[in-house]
Amino acid sequence: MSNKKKIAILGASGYTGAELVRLLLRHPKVELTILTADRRAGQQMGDVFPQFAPYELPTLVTIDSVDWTTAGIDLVFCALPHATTQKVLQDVLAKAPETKVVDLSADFRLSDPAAYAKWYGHEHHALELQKEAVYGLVEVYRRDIKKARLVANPGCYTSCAQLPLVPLIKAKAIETDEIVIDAKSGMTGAGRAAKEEMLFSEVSDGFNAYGVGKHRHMAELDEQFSKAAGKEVIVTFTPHLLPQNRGILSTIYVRGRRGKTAEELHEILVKQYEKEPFVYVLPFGKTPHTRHVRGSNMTFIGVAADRIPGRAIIVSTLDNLTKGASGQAVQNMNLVLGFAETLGIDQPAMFP
Ligand SMILES: NC(=O)C1=CN([C@@H]2O[C@H](COP(=O)(O)OP(=O)(O)OC[C@H]3O[C@@H](n4cnc5c(N)ncnc54)[C@H](OP(=O)(O)O)[C@@H]3O)[C@@H](O)[C@H]2O)C=CC1
Ligand SMILES: CC(=O)N[C@@H](CCC(=O)OP(=O)(O)O)C(=O)O
Repeated sequence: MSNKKKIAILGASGYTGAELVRLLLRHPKVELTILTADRRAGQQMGDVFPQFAPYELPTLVTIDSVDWTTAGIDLVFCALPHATTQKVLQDVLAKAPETKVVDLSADFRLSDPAAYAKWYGHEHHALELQKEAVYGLVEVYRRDIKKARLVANPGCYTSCAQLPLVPLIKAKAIETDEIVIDAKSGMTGAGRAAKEEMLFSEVSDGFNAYGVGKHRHMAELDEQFSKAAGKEVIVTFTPHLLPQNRGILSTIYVRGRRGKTAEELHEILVKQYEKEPFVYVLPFGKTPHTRHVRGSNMTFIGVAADRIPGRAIIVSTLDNLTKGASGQAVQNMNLVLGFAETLGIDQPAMFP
């Protein structure tokens, strides 16, 4: 009998679900036991994504058709639209309470139910589960994640901004009321479901800002930055949609506190991340390209001086489907199941 851990992926026919399948096919300690879909239920992964046709994988089934009490699943990845996730997880965990969960949606990321209701437009349906959820930015919450039953995997934009900013805020090295995050994402960030504004003819050959002044990721940023600062922090954040598939790149403008120079901010980040496997800080003055991280679980961070004295410009990039979602989810799974943190996700980026 195999002693591999049994894994279910809810939403395997979506972009983040399929990225989980891609990564976990090479993971030596798990087996993909249940893959679910909604419209695609009954089909094979190879029907939905021909890349998977050569591999033996379970048929896509509906979530309701699974007997969660007897399925013996060790860990469930939930790659479903937000709000759907809350209802589904309540049911799955009632039937299989020993099962661990890594949820990729936004449903359990905000610990404040009032903030959730404000930004998502409805009351939270699973407040008890919300209370036990651990926020899954590994580089910040590693110790808590190891003990968690339910991990709330962070958002892609928010991971890209938090990895450079949280250490600087914790070190009180930057002014927290002057942070500007100018972020750009590839289109897979919006998921695979068809939407008119995502047609090639609408997106190609140009790009636009959206959610200006009101994107829901502001709530996640505010909560995490406020925790890091020990006081309320709100930031300027503007996302843009780029005509490319993968990748997020954030250009972040900060002012050093008490005369801290850009070089000193860079030094703080170098020290913070010298032992982290998935964050690389470039030499001072150099900045990364989305291609440096494509398909990998890496975040690349560059710091340069602004010509305005006292200000610095930070450029941070990750792949929204990997470190921004499924790679980070596998990193969380590795911690929750007691594996080496890098198992199955240590491949470098694709090139060119
Ligand atoms: N895309 C990204 O870069 C990131 C996404 N996320 C979050 O991850 C989650 C998944 O995103 P993504 O993979 O992009 O989304 P997709 O739209 O690509 O996939 C959604 C998946 O959920 C299934 N599904 C949809 N509705 C239901 C339902 N009512 N009941 C059961 N299953 C359903 C779909 O099945 P079917 O295909 O059969 O319809 C599909 O498998 C979302 O919460 C998203 O916000 C987080 C970080 C980054
Ligand atoms: C390009 C694009 O549309 N991106 C998505 C963010 C995707 C994401 O990962 O955010 P959640 O996990 O919180 O859904 C958006 O702006 O809503």
